Amino acid sequence: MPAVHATDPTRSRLKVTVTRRLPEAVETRMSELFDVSLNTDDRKMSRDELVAAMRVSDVLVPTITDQIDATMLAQAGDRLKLIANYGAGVDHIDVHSARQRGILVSNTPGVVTEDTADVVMALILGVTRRLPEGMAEMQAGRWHGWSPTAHLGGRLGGRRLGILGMGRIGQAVARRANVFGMQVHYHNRRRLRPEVEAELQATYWESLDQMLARMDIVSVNAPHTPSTFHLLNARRLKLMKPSAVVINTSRGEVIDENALTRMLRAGEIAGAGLDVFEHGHEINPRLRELPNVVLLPHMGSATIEGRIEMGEKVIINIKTFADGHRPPDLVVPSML
Ligand SMILES: O=CC(=O)O
Repeated sequence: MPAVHATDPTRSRLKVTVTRRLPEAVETRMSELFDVSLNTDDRKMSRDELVAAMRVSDVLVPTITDQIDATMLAQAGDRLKLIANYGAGVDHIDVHSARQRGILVSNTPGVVTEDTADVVMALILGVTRRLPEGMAEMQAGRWHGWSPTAHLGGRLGGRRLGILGMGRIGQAVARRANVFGMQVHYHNRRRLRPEVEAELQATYWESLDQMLARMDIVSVNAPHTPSTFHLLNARRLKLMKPSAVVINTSRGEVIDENALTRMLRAGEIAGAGLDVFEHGHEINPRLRELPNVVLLPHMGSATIEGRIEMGEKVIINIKTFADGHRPPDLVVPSML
């Protein structure tokens, strides 16, 4: 672990560059504490602008929309000491290269858990109860009254939910699914402790393939790392029942989006609820044409409360670092 860098005594306040607009309360507090450079027009910074910002900052506060790779870190000079990411996922940052250069990386876990799990349930309900179809009908003025045979979806109670990645968010999804009367199953690198498994009423599957073949709904809650890239590839998606539904609120790269799209079009998978996409906001256009797919613009953690708490976490990470200690949410490569 590289030596933690305390505030340079020759500089009174840390120079902190924030790459996107953050909630006003967060920006105000940061301005009180640090010599902060804000991105008031919220324009996404180019690669060159990010490198230039890193060269003149002690701390960079990026978001998922900023790719920070090894080449950029090599060009960043030696002033930058901390990348305090505003967000839980850090797959847009080359954490290994940062570490090799003695640059710490922190994130904002925990505060996005409940909000993201809420959106998992919203997507499950949206797909299985066909809510967007109903809403579109209302908005278009096409509803002509109640009918016993219209708008029929499937009942959630009793359905088998397979959670892929049983970290904080996966566990929050499990709690909600229990309340909805679903049967909770999970696959994870490590099995949960027996008491946690019992509390979540969750059945562990060591084999992901075997779990996939038996689930009615699969929710992806594993982070994107080299070992989870395309974890749901064409071969694994084919193991799923044609009546099954896939939900993803984690990172698009965990699913082979083209394979999923092909299978949804062919009716080999019944539906999908997606908040994240393999190529950021460039979505496979064919996904948009499908009635059995609910798409959201990466809203999993988008609550006012959550965004403020994310900012508070960033501030605590920077302040703790400035005081000469490890940021509480330090990300080390072995965690990935
Ligand atoms: O996707 C959101 C996050 O990583 O916090």
